[in-house]
Amino acid sequence: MTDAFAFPDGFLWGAATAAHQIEGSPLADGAGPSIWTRFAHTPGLTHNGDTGDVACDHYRRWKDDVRLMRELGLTAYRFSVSWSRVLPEGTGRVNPAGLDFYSRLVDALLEAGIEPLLTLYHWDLPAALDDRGGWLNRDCAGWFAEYATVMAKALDGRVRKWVTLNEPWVITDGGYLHGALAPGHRNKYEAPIASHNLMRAHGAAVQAYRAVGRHEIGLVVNIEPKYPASDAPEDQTATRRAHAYMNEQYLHPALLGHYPPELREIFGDAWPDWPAEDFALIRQPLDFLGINYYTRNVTRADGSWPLKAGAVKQPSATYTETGWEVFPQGLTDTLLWVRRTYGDIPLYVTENGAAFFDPPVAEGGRVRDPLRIDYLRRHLRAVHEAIRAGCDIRGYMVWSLLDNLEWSLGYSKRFGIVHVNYATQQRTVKDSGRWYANVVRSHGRAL
Ligand SMILES: N#[N+]C[C@@H]1[C@@H](O)[C@H](O)[C@@H](O)[C@@H]2O[C@H]12
Repeated sequence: MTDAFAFPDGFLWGAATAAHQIEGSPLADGAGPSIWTRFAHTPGLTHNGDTGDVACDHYRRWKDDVRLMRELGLTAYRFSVSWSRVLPEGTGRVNPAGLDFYSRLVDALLEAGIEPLLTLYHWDLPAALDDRGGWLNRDCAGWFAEYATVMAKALDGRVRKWVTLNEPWVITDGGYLHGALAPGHRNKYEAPIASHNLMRAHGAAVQAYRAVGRHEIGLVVNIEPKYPASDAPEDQTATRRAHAYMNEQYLHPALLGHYPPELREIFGDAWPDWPAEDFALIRQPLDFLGINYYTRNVTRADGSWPLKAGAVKQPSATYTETGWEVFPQGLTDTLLWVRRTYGDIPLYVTENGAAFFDPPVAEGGRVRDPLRIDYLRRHLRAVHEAIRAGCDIRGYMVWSLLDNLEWSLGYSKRFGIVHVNYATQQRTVKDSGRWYANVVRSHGRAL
C-alpha cells in the first residue's frame, strides 16, 4: 500500500443524497407538498411521468440505509431536509413527525460513527411558499431564516456541518430561466430576481443559524470550469460570459460582496440595480464551501439564449449517460481556482459522480460498473492533486449513495454506488460501492 495518495487526517469520506430524490412518502405524517410534488404530477414534465411518491422509500427504510452506510465504512453522509415535511406551509406551524424523522436519522448516523452534513435546501420549496411568490418574493429571506432557526434549535450540536443552499445556479437556470426544473418558469426577468433572493435567503439563514447554532455553516455550489474552444476573441469572451454566469454568479456575492460585471451584459434590461444593503446580507462569513463537480465545458460563441455561449463536444472523450464529458483535471483546476479567487476557505467536494448504463444485478448480487470505478478513481486522484497543491480540502461525498430520482429525468439515470431495484426496493452494493469502501478503509491509499 503506497502513501502516494495519503489524505489528511480527519478527511471525511462520504456519500450524498437529497430528500426529494430518495425519501418517497412526500405527504406522510403531516408533511406538506413541495414544488416538486406538483411539478412531477403535472403531465409531461418528467421522464415517463416519474414522481417522488416512492423514490427509494428512504422515509421508511432509513434504518437499513444507515446500516448500509456503516457497512461501506462511510465517515460522513450528506443529506437534505424536506422543508415542507418540517414546516408544511413553509412558515409557522411545525410538523413534529417531520422534525422527528430527521432527528432519528441524525441519531442513527451518530450511533454508526457517521458525521451528518445537513443541507437545508435541495430544490424542494414548500408549495405553499411558491403560491406566495416563492424565490421571486423578497420575503423568502425571512421564510428561509425561520426554517433555519427551527432546524438549528432542533439539531445543532448533533449536526455540526450545515449547508444553506444546494446549487443556486441550477435552481434558477433550471427553475426560472429554462423551465426544465420546478417550478418550471422560463423567464429572463425572473431568473436574476430568483438568484438574488436565493442569495439573500442564504445570508439570512447564515445569520439565523449563527444566532442559535455553534458549529459550521457553508454554501454548496456547482462549478463547471469553462475552457475556450479557440483563441478567437469571440470564443474567449463567450467563455468569460459562461464562467461568470455559472461559476461566479453566486460565489462572488457570497464571498466578495458583488456580482461579476458580465451578468448585466448577459441579462441586459432584465438585470436590476440591486439595493446596496442586500450585499451586506448576502456576504456572511462562511466556515466552508461545498463544491459539486461533474464535468467541464469547452466553450464557443453561439446564438444560444441568453448566454450566447455553447459547448463543443470533444471527439476522443468519454461521456456519461447525462452527456457529460469525463474530465478529472477540471476538478483539480476548479479547486485551485476557488482557492486563487476566494482565498483559503476550507472546501468539501460535496458531490462528484457519474451516471453510466449499469447492467442488471447479476446472479449472486453483483452490479459490474467499471466505468464508474474509473471515474471515481480519477476524480479522487484529482482531489488529491489539489490537496498537494495546497487546497484545504476536508472531505469528499460521492454522488450518490443510492440510485435515485434524477429530477425531470426520473429514474432513467443511475448515479448510485448502490443499485436500487425500484420495484422491490432491494439495495445491491455495486462493484463501485465495494471499491469505494476499500478506498475509505485505506484512507485513500488504495487509489
Ligand atoms: N444531474 N445530476 C446529478 C446531481 C443531482 O442529482 C443533484 O441533486 C444535484 O445536486 C446535482 O446535479 C447533480
